[in-house]
Amino acid sequence: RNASNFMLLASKLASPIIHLSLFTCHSCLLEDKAAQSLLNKMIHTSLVNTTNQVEVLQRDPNSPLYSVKTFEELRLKDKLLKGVYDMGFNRPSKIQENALPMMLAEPPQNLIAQSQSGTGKTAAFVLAMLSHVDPTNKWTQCLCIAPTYELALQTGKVIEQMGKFYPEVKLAYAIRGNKLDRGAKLQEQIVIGTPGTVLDWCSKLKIINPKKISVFVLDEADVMIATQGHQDQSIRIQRMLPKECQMLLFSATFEDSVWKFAERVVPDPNIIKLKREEETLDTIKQYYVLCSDKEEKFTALCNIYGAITIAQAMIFCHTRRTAGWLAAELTKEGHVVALLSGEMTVEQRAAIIERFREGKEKVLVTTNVCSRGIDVEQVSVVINFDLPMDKDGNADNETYLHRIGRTGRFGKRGLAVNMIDSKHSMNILNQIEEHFNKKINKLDTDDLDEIEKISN
Ligand SMILES: Nc1ncnc2c1ncn2[C@@H]1O[C@H](COP(=O)(O)OP(=O)(O)OP(=O)(O)O)[C@@H](O)[C@H]1O
Repeated sequence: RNASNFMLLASKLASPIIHLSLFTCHSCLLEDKAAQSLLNKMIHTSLVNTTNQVEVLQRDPNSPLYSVKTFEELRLKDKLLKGVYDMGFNRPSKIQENALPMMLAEPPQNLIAQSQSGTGKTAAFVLAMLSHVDPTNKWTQCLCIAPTYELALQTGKVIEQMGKFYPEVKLAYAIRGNKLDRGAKLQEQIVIGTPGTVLDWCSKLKIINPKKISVFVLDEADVMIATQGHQDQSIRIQRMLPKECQMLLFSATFEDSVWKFAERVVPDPNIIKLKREEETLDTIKQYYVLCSDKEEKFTALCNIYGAITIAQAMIFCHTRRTAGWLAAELTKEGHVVALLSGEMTVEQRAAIIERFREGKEKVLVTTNVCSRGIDVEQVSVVINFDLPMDKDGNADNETYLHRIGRTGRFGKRGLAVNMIDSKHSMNILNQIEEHFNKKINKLDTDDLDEIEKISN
């Protein structure tokens, strides 16, 4: 079987709408994390910039620290450099400045790298894999594992795109549905896949010889470890690889569990970390409105819309049902509304967020579960139609901050309005005030003059 068969199969597998309507499933952590991750990937069509500095911990602290400011400095093959520029990259991202020289060094160095979604990790390791392969050798040399089928396809696309001018290098997808015969020898130099299938191909079916692997990439480690099975499979794959194989691990977050796992699969690592920018409430004006029920909340919302000009607003509801109801009511009032709803697929969600970002809709109504982890920075008005709370009914401060907070760089002034319709929600509001040590003022939405004032 040749590579084009694999490509064909992969694109066939990819064509039906990706079914990951997972945000409703609170118990399946992996799927929730994987869906978030996929959404972020689809939404980040350009680099997420941060002003934070990269932290680098070298295995050998005495060796000089290399960093590059241009892709030329990396002495990449012309075909690869062409691919990089063709993707519109002008210069390495912050994380790439340090990660690329480390990954391309001779002898190869192991690396653990952590930075938030959209900072250029995928592009970095794809470039490293493409640089390392020898296309004259017709066997698998680079192995990359991702936590889900969809994430594997997404990374595969980046490999195909970056390797566009380097057609001698072939790629195979080790994902469910891609059935191969036992003992068939894979000729593709790069394999991207999920842990179960990759493990099968290496051990049971023996179509990849793990001893010939020189680069092993473990992507989205934080998502990977959310399933015990994946963690074990990844470790089993890693154990089959030769000692001198370069091991690379990437993660968007770095809690203890990720770190422990990383240390097990990446011996003697260099470590690169890029801190996420902190959000603050300093530039946000916060108010609350007292109402008796959801109809009154809706009236208050309409009054606010009547009094001030709102470029774009995000409105958060607690349940999918309220979100649906509110979107319908707003539409009746003539607003152009986008609704993110729990039963949508990840692709549908990504398309809606994308349209909203482009300004095609002015109001986005969503539940928190739907929009968790997604940044829509340009929104100046956030309405908490329902306040964020955890499963015990206490204030969810972290979510509150994420909804309305701004990073220093996007320090634009914003407005947040919290709708209160019960003792319980007032209680949550008080907890939030206390937590952030910031007073939230009352707003009388029947008084148009007062509303007008808040927009100044
Ligand atoms: N050096 C660069 N210059 C310009 N754009 C870049 C550069 N590196 C990556 N990008 C683009 O920025 C976006 C995010 O990059 P990438 O997917 O590699 O980030 P990531 O950290 O792996 O995030 P995720 O885990 O969400 O995929 C992509 O659209 C990618 O094409």
